[in-house]
Amino acid sequence: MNPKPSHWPPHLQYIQTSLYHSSVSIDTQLQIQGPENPSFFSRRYNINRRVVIRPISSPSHPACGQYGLFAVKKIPPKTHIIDYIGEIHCDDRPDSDYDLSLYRSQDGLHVGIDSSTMGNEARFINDYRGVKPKPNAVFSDIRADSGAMRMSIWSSGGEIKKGEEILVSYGKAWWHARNNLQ
Ligand SMILES: C[S@@+](CC[C@H](N)C(=O)[O-])C[C@H]1O[C@@H](n2cnc3c(N)ncnc32)[C@H](O)[C@@H]1O
Repeated sequence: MNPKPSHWPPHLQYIQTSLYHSSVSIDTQLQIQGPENPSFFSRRYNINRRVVIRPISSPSHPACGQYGLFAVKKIPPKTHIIDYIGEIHCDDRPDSDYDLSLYRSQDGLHVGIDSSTMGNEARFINDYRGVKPKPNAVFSDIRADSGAMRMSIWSSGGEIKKGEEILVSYGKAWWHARNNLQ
């Protein structure tokens, strides 16, 4: 069995590559993989040595009692930290707090990456609101050199210090949707 990152919760599946849900057609899979990469599944990620999952116990942290992702060592500005992987799907996941949009086609097809039940360390990245004045990392949806679509997380313009929590902005729309569900 593959080793899991420390503090990985036992009820979640730790995966090293994104998996396709049955709602993703073969045509869409090819669009996501890119024309020259028939082996999307072969891109495997090892445990990420730049970051560590830690339980959050500070009562002033809005995600106290949950987990967060922290830098193990200094991360320079504008540096790739980790790719966000999970279940790639085309069905609606309105109740998932772990669902990112990967791709939207002109004819309305929506492809997401959901890590609510399976994923890697990136699923533990919290939003900066209530923690720090601004995020120190950003999401970036790019096509890798292989042609495959990826959702990556990069450090922003400043260095992330050893021990600092990695924090992104989920965006106003994410918080708006979540607050409207409550
Ligand atoms: C993608 S998960 C982040 C990882 C999560 N803390 C965990 O342990 O699984 C998103 C969830 O984390 C929590 N969260 C993240 N950032 C937050 C913030 N700034 N304020 C309050 N809750 C936050 C919310 O419960 C949200 O639904």
